[in-house]
Amino acid sequence: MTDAERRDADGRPPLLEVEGLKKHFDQSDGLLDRVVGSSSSVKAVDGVDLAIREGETLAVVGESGCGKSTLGLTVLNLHDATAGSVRYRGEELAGLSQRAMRPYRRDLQMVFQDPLASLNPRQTVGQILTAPMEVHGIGGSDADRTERAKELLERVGLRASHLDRHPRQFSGGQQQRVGIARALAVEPDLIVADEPVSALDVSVQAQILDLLSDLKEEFDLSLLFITHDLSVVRHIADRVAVMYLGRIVETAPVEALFDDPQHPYTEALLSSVPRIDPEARRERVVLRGAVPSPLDPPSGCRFHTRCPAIVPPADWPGDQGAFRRAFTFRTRVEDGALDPEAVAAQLAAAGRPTDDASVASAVVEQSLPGDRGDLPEEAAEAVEAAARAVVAGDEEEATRVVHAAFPSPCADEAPERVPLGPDRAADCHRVEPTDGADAEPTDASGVSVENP
Ligand SMILES: Nc1ncnc2c1ncn2[C@@H]1O[C@H](COP(=O)(O)OP(=O)(O)OP(=O)(O)O)[C@@H](O)[C@H]1O
Repeated sequence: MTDAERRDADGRPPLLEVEGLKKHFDQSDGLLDRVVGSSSSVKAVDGVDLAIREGETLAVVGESGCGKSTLGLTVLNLHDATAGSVRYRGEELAGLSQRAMRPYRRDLQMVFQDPLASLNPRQTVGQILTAPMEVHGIGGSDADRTERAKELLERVGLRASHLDRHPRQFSGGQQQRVGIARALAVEPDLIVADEPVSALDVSVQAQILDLLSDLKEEFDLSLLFITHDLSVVRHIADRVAVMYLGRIVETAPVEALFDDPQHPYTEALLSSVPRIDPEARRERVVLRGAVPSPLDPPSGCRFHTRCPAIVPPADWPGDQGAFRRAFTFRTRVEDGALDPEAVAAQLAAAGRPTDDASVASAVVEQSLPGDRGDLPEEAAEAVEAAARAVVAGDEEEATRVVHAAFPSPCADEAPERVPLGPDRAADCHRVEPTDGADAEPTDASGVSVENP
């Protein structure tokens, strides 16, 4: 795609454009890694594409630990990117030194989850608001800046007389209002708000979200709104990017995402959002297992180890749930998570037989979710064969058996980004391009290039 194609109807590039962004944290403990020739790194952000238009709010949503904060900090060049590009008004920011970033700091501000931790407790609110103005040459005199600080306080719902107070003298919601006023003090174009309401009481959350929405309109701001909580997104976002283990798996306009989620991970997140309308209630999708480690993310689609909709082979004779259970067993075998010695010890302690066949059958009982009888016969036999191999100490054979019996494209190939119409895309083997989606192509970041 050419640069010209990315531009909106007025010929402007997106305000912010992120491509192939990676942030890996090196965890190598030196000597050991050199000896075994490995290097370990936490792949917190691992190839993210996204774009934010002028005046737009893009919410990035995902479970704790999926890399949202790291993404926000890397976009603002507060972490050095490991790879990829961050363009602000077409200018490359990734790789700039802190000195070279200075001219952009005024335009790109951040609001943090914990307002108190991000406000200097020794400064008065007046100092907190006027210091960044002074750094960026805003206001002709101290008196101008103080006047502006008073106006800002009133604009965020506090009083001008609060100027002499210290952060600790405010409630949590009021502290967040100060944090927002500080971000606004330098007249930014874009605010990255990282979980700005999750530390607040629910009633206060709504007030702060309303305030952010109003300010966005009034100051023509763009917002990158980071949250683990989809229920707050509907009130504030224009578009949503759903993040899982360092990658964006679905992007969509907010209503489309809530009405018709395409990625199984989005469906699972949405199913836990409370809905008032009983007709519209979704079946609760319970995601089993913890989020895998970003030190060693799963192959293929990163969500496949937990995905309820993991794609079975074409000749799979059972139902979807049975394949999910069989595949979980496969993952446990491949991860070396079956422990026949511990199982034998449990059997012995219970006074039960500990011959190999008994241990293998107890291993199956403990490691296969659901009942053996719920699986098609051939699959159940493969599970038993793998358990016997594990008990015989032949993990390689066990892995070969489960791999052959329970193959899935989701484990083998990373899904391509599938365009689904204006501003919509999902990365999932199950998702088919919708009719006409090709006529409304999205770029890698999920932004329609023809219908901005
Ligand atoms: N400075 C760091 N050094 C090493 N690992 C880090 C660092 N910062 C984050 N990580 C790791 O990167 C991964 C992503 O963390 P991040 O805080 O970005 O996720 P998150 O989605 O914002 O989660 P949360 O909402 O809990 O903060 C985690 O595994 C985390 O432990």
